[in-house]
Amino acid sequence: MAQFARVSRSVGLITLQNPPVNALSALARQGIVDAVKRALSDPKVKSVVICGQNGIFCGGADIKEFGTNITGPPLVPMIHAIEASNKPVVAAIEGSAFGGGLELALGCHYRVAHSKAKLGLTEVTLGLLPAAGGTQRLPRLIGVPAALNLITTGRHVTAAEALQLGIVDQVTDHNTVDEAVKFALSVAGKSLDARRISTYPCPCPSDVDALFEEVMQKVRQSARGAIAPIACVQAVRAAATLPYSQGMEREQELMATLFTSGQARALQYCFFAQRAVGRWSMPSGARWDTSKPRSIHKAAVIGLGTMGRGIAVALAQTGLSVVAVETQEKQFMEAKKMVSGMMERGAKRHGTAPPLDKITYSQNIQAVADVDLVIEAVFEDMALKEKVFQQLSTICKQGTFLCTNTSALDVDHLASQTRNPELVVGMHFFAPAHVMKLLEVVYGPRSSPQAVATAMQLGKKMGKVSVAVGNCRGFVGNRMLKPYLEQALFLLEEGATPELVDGALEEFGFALGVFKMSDLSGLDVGWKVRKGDGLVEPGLASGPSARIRQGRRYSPLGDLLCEQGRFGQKTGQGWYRY
Ligand SMILES: CCC[C@H](O)CC(=O)SCCNC(=O)CCNC(=O)[C@H](O)C(C)(C)COP(=O)([O-])OP(=O)([O-])OC[C@H]1O[C@@H](n2cnc3c(N)ncnc32)[C@H](O)[C@@H]1OP(=O)([O-])[O-]
Repeated sequence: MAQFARVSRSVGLITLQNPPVNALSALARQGIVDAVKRALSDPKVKSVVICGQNGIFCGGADIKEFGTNITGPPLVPMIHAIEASNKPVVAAIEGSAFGGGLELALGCHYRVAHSKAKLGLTEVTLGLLPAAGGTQRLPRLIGVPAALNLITTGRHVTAAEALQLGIVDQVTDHNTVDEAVKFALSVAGKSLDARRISTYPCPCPSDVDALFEEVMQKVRQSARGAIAPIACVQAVRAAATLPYSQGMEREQELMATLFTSGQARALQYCFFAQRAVGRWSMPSGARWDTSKPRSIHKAAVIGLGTMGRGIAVALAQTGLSVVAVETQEKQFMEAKKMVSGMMERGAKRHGTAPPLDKITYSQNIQAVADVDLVIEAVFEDMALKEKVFQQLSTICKQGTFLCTNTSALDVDHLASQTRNPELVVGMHFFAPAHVMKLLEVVYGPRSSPQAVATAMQLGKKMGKVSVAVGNCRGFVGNRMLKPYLEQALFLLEEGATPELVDGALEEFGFALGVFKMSDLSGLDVGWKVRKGDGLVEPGLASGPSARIRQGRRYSPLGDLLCEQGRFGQKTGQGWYRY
C-alpha cells in the first residue's frame, strides 16, 4: 500500500498505492509507517519524497473504515514521526490532497504541488473536523482567519491559491514527482528547525476573543444546525490559545463527539450515496459501465422562464455554447438581462470572467438546428410541450438529443411526438437550476442507453448529482416533495404561518423553508399538475367536504393563492409579498 524506492541515489521515494484515491486505510498507514522507517534508517537516503500513484496524492482518511473497528497505526503519531524526522520530507502533491491527505502533507517539511492540484481540509463536509493535526498546523502555517475559512467550509483551493496562502512551497507545471525529487536533493542536509509546523507560534490578531466571537456568530448562522463547523471553530481557537500539545488534545476531544454523531453518519451516507447513483441501470439491462455517452459541445434551452434561465446559466458555466430561445418578446428581453446578471454575480463570487459570450439568444426556434442537445423548459403544459417536441423533431440535425425539463409530465408521451423517440429523455432540474445540485435524468421505455448516458454525463459536467429515474408521475424528487408540502399546508390550516413553518425548517438545517422554495419555483406549476390530476375543482375551495379529495385530506390553500394570480416571486406575490 506504500512502495519504497531509492531514486537519484539519495532520495527515498514513498509512493502511496491505494486506488482509486490513495485513502489512508489501515494497510496504507502501515505501509507509510514501514516505508518511513526504512527511509530514515537507510544511511544512503538523505531526503524523502512522499507521493501518490496514478496522479492523485491522497483523498484523506478511508471513510469506509469509519463506523468499523479501526485497526492499524493511527494517523496522528504517523504524521508526528514524519515531522520529527531529521531528514527532509517533501510532499509531491498531484490531483487532490484532501482531509487527512493534506494533514499528511502538512506533517512534511516541504510541499511541491502541480498547478492543477486541489487542496483542502474537507472533513467538515463529512460532519467531522481535521483530526490528524489539521486544526493545529494550518492556523500556525497560514494564520487564524485563513485557516478558519478553509476548515469551516471545507472548500478546495487551487495550487495557485495554496501558494499564495503559504500552504505549498512550490507549484509546477512539470512532472510533480521529478520536481519534488529535485527539491528534496536541494534541501538534503539543511536544518529542519524552521520547517516543523507544530513548533510554530500561531500568528493571531491581538483581540482573539473578539475575533472568535464574531466568527462563531457567522458560522452558527451559516451552519444552520450543523455541529461540525462549530467544533472546527473551537478546535482552531485551541490552536490560537493553547500550546500545540494541548491543542491536539482538544482536537481529539472535539473529534470524538463528532465521530459518532448522527450528522456525521448522515453526511457520510450522503457522500457514498452521491457516488452510488452514478452506477445507474435501466430495466432493459443497460448500465452506466456499458453505455457510451456522446460529447456535447453545443446545447439549446427552449423557454427562458425561471427554470430555463437557470439551465442556460448552468450550461454556459460548464463551458458549452448555448442557444437560448424565447419566443415571447417581453420575456425574451427580461430573460437576457436576468441571465447576464446571474452570470456576472456567479463570476464575481468565483473571481472569474462571466461566460457571457457562450450564450446566443434567439426568438426563433429554428436557431437550434445545429445543436447536439436541446433542453426544453417551456411552461408545464402538455399541449405546449407536444408542439415544441414536434417542431424540434423536424428542425434539429440528425441525432440531436431532445430533453424535457418537465417536473411531472409523461416523458414517453413527449417522445412519441418525435421521429426518434430513443433520443428523448427528461432532464429535471430543481430551482434555482444553476445552483441546486440535484438533476433527475428520466428514462422512458424507448430512451436509448446512449441518451441516458449522455444526459447523466452532461449533468456531472455541470456539477450536478445526476440520478437516473423511471418515467412516472412526479418521478422521485416531486414524489418526495408532495407529502412534505402537504404537511406544511396542513400546518397552516392548523394555525401556523408560512414564516413560522419556514423558520422551523431553516433552523433545522434546510437552506430554504418550503414556502420560500415554492415561491421561488412558481406556484402555478403545481397548480397545473393538480388540475391535471383532477384535484382542483372550482367552487369547492372551502368547507370540510372540500378538505377530502380523492379519498385523502386535501388543503386548497395553494389553489386559492393561484386563483388570485399569486404565483410566487415571479408575480411579486405568493406565500410572501416581494
Ligand atoms: C483521524 C481523522 C483524519 C482526517 O482528518 C479525517 C479525514 O481525512 S475524512 C476524509 C476527508 N477526505 C475527503 O473529504 C475527500 C473525499 N473524496 C473526494 O472528495 C473525491 O473522492 C476525490 C476528489 C478525492 C476524487 O474525486 P473523483 O475522482 O471524482 O472520484 P469519486 O469521488 O467518484 O471517488 C472515487 C471512489 O473513491 C471513493 N473514495 C473517495 N474518497 C474516499 C475516502 N476518503 N475514503 C474512502 N473512499 C473514498 C469513492 O467512494 C469512490 O468509490 P466508488 O466505489 O468508486 O464509488
